[in-house]
Amino acid sequence: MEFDKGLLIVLSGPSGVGKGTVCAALRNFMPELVYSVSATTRNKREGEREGINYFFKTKDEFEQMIEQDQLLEWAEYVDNYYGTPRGFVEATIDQGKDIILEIEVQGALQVKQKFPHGIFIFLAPPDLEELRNRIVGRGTETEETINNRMDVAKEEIELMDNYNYVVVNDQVAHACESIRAIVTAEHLKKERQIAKYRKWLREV
Ligand SMILES: Nc1nc2c(ncn2[C@@H]2O[C@H](COP(=O)(O)OP(=O)(O)O)[C@@H](O)[C@H]2O)c(=O)[nH]1
Ligand SMILES: Nc1ncnc2c1ncn2[C@@H]1O[C@H](COP(=O)(O)OP(=O)(O)O)[C@@H](O)[C@H]1O
Repeated sequence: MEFDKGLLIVLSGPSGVGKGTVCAALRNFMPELVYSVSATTRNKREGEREGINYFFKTKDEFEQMIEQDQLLEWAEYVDNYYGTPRGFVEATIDQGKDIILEIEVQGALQVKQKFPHGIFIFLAPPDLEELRNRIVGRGTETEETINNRMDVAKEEIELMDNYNYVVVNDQVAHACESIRAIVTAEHLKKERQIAKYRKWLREV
């Protein structure tokens, strides 16, 4: 634990659980957090902006970023690459600011290897039926890919033990409140550790 650094918070969970939705709501709910912007090779959707939603890259550019070790983690997801630019994350926490990454499960496990003291939050569906409803409701998938997503989701839910916290996304506002409570609790924990360490320094 490095006392003067910010917290690195990872929000992850199965596809369709509502990571993107909760993270978008958190931007208003917790404007004090810094939001990591990922690089991706997927096409820009209508309304998305370079450097705001994603850094849009070609496959070659992305592979160059991997080779040059510019990514803290990366994963291939539905035939596209997604990754977290390392420099921005490191600079933010070095400045003592808290940063949040909204990423899928394979990437979260890579971050855990590199930052074991990060705060890992697993966003869970209220139940599997509701997860299926959300994936279907989003209307972006065929019946076959929905079944694939559900199989992958079941495997991902098994990986919940790697996380510090599980937040059930029943309602977006509840999930945001839980995440804020987690961040507040982690700050208090850190302050108590700092106070204890300072006291110990005075006594030795
Ligand atoms: N590993 C990893 N996953 C990411 C990153 N950025 C976004 N993702 C995940 O990629 C998946 C697809 O994101 P996106 O294409 O925006 O679609 P949508 O969130 O499903 O609408 C989501 O599960 C995101 O959490 C990243 O930098 N690294
Ligand atoms: N708490 C919630 N209650 C009901 N629907 C939700 C909730 N959170 C997200 N959704 C819906 O579920 C679908 C998947 O959400 P999305 O944010 O795209 O998931 P992810 O980023 O995890 O793949 C979207 O249609 C979204 O509107």
